[in-house]
Amino acid sequence: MKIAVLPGDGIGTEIVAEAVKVLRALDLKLEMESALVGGAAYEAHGHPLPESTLKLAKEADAILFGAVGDWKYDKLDRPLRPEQAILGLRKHLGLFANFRPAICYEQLTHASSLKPELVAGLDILIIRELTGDIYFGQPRGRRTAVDGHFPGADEAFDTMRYSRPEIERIARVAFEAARKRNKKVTSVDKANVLETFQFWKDVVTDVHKDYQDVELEHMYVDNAAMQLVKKPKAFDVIVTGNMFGDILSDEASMLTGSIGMLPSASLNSSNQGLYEPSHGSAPDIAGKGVANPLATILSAAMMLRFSLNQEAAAQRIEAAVQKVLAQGLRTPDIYSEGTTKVGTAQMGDAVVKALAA
Ligand SMILES: NC(=O)C1=CN([C@@H]2O[C@H](COP(=O)(O)OP(=O)(O)OC[C@H]3O[C@@H](n4cnc5c(N)ncnc54)[C@H](O)[C@@H]3O)[C@@H](O)[C@H]2O)C=CC1
Ligand SMILES: CC(C)CC(=O)C(=O)O
Ligand SMILES: [Mg+2]
Repeated sequence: MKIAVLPGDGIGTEIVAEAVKVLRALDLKLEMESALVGGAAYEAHGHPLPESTLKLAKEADAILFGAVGDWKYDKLDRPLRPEQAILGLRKHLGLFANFRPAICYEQLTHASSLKPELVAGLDILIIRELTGDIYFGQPRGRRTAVDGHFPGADEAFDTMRYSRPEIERIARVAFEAARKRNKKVTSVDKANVLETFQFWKDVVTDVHKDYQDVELEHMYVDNAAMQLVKKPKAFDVIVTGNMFGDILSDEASMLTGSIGMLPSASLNSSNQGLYEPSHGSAPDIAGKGVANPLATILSAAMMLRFSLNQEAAAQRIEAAVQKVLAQGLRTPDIYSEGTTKVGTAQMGDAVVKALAA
């Protein structure tokens, strides 16, 4: 089983090191090969996603990814910016289905941004379409406005678009996932304003005809953002587009205690996957040894489950994470009074120790 390890920038290198430590502690024949990506690759090779990194990713059974980006690259032309590396990997590998489970562990109900009773037992799954929408739509660019409020002024534009097959395949992923859970899908859109999302709603409704055992509700994204903090446990599976899913999953992370707790899996139609925490490179805390590695460690568990057919090993990691939380170990982002504050490496070491016990 070959894993491409792409740590990236900022805390990416720190958190991936801990996930690799955990993977190495399992009795599995895992071949891991690392490569530069993002700002680190730009510095070394002049491109955020060098051909050699893309080749390694394509040939691997799975990819473990950290995060990319830094404010110092903000002035680079867009194609050279570190974030293009993760967007490029998603596009080149066809990783259209992004699973972001928001689970509030029993030990972290007090770390959540909401009252403990609102998040106790929370287990929702956000399924975000990952290769379409306004993040990839063409054309995009800058031009002189010909209409609008200020004709003749400089303007910028992006294109929001989805094709029927793109919506159909992500809707099927969501209905199939709901069948294995609590049989409810909330499709989040902005159909009252956007043609793209009226189409989204129509196509999801069509696909639902094949899944009559699953309840389907439609919700506008603004209401969904509000319901997530009002009554999050009313959701089971949320399916939505690329941009709404990006935003709602960061919001949902705070129900679990921290963005440092939210893992993700991005799968293509052959179940090859890229596994990464849902957060970014966190330049504000990079190099300080305080980043929470659990989202990345839990992403490694998802990798074992979805791409490497190692369910038992995935469950071992998840149990070890719960054990360290029960021991009271906390990185600063999930710290609360009466618990023990630890750094990134100490947290990784504790998970390894809990695996052995
Ligand atoms: N998949 C990727 O590689 C992503 C890359 N980015 C990039 O990351 C850079 C920073 O973006 P931000 O908007 O600041 O988002 P971010 O997710 O990196 O950080 C947001 C906040 O969450 C905190 N945080 C994030 N991960 C954490 C962890 N594991 N433990 C503790 N605290 C954590 C950070 O310290 C920061 O205060 C930008 O260049 C952005 O484009 C952002 C999101 C995803
Ligand atoms: C480069 C961004 C689209 C990454 C991001 O924010 C995400 O995937 O959550
Ligand atoms: Mg995001």
